[in-house]
Formats: sequence, C-alpha cells, structure tokens
Amino acid sequence: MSMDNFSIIKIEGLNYSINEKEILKDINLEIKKGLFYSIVGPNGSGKTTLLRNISRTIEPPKNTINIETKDILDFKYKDFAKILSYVPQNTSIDLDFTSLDVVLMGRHPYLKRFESEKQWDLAVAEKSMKMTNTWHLKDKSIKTLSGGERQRVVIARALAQESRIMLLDEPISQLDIHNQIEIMDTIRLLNKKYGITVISVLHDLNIAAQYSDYLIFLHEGQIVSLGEPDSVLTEETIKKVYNLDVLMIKNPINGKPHLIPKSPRYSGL
Ligand SMILES: Nc1ncnc2c1ncn2[C@@H]1O[C@H](COP(=O)(O)OP(=O)(O)OP(=O)(O)O)[C@@H](O)[C@H]1O
Repeated sequence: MSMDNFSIIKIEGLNYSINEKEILKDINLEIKKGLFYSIVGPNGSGKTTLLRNISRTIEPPKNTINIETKDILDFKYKDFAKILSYVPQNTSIDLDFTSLDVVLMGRHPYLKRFESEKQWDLAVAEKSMKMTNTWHLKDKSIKTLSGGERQRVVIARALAQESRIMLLDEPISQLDIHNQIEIMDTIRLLNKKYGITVISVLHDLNIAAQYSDYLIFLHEGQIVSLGEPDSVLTEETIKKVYNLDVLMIKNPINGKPHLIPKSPRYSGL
C-alpha cells in the first residue's frame, strides 16, 4: 500500500439505532487518505446518520470508528476539530454575524479559552475565503447572503479549521446549476490540490459520478455497493435501490457514467 492512500478512517461493525429502529446496520468501511468519497442512496437510507456518526455530532458506539487508528471518542473536542470539519445540511445562521465572523469561528479549536483571534487566524480566514471566492463578502451579514454565497462561506469556515478530513452533507442541494458546479469544483480542488479527504452526501448521482473517486451506496442502512463510479452505478443497482429503470451512458466529455431515467413520461413516450 502506498503512503499516499493509506486508510485514514476505519469503520468496523457500526450499528446505530434510534428509538429501537435500526438506522445503520453493520457498516464496515475504510476511507483512504486524500480521496473523494460520495455517499449516495435514497431518502431515509441513513446517509446523514452515517455522516453524523463520523463527525461525532451523534455518538457512535465505542471502538467502531477510528481515525488514524484512534477511536474518535478518545479525541479531545478541539483536537478532533483540527482533524475533521463538518458542513451540515442547510446551515441556517440567524445571528447577525458578518461572513468573516462566521469563517473565524472555524479557528476556535486553535484558540485558548477567552483568547481572541490573532493575526495568523485572520490570515487563515482570508485564505479560506479567497479559496471559496467569498472574500468580497467578508463584511456582509450572513443573513443577507444568497443560498450559494452562504454555502461557500460555510465551506470557508470548515476550511479555516485546517482539517485533513472534510465531511459535507448535501452541499449543493439548494443551489442553481452554476453554483452547484462551482461548489463541486471548489471541493474537488481542495481535495486534489490540498489533499483533503472528502466525504460528501450527494443526491445527484450524475454529479457524484463526475467528481468522486469512490461511491458509497447506502440502502436501508446498509452499504449495498462501494467502489469506483463505473462499477457502482449500474442499471441493476439503480433498479434495485431506487426502483427506477435507467439507461447508463458515458458522459461524452469525460467518459464517466451518466444515467438517464427511462420512465415513459420522461422519455416522452
Ligand atoms: N433523530 C431521529 N429520530 C427518529 N428517526 C430518525 C432520526 N434521525 C434519523 N431518523 C430516521 O433514520 C432514517 C435515516 O435517516 P437519515 O437522515 O440518515 O437518511 P438520509 O439517507 O440522510 O435521508 P435523506 O436523503 O432524506 O436526507 C430515516 O428513516 C429517518 O426517519
């Protein structure tokens, strides 16, 4: 195994129930360092619950999720935030913070109690905002931003954490197609240029196929398929998991798999 892609996260036998309902069933997963993973699957299949377990937003059972061979429950809160950042779904920030204030929150793991940000923290925030094309928004109230702008600011906050793993939950679900591509391009750049390991929940299978090294296909709380997009996105799997007939073609630009639904109405039949 090369040093470049050793496994950075290891999940073994993760089960997770809420009110005695099994949401995740025996999840086993190795995430390799520096790669881009997308978690896909139907509504209610457990994608968010898996991401919330990995991000420690909810507490996984002991000894089921390791990062760099250490149980994630054994990290101190601030140390964990230096390793892993999490961009939750539809972040709404109602307080009257400027965008820069919001991004500076990403520096909290590096500050001592009652300490305020130093020049270095401001420099990191500025760099993060420039990378996500939000620096021009720094003095604007987060409340007044459009969905796409706010999403980029929230990603900048995660970047300011300078973590080597970034989790994102449906980062493009509310964006127009231009912003979808811009955000996905940004995440991909962070992944490829800076080596940040990315795990993102995505609903759009075609987008997931274009950007991801690996897809993790969840269905009813279990991983039904995991691998490169070509091997995971098959007409059979889509039929089984989504109960939808699709035609798989190759994207003419890059040869990645691209699916077209075959419902009679969609096909104009
Ligand atoms: N706090 C909770 N209380 C009760 N049930 C929950 C809770 N959180 C999740 N669930 C249930 O767990 C299942 C999986 O939810 P989860 O949000 O992980 O799915 P998902 O794949 O992210 O769905 P979506 O694509 O709709 O966002 C669903 O049936 C959901 O109703």
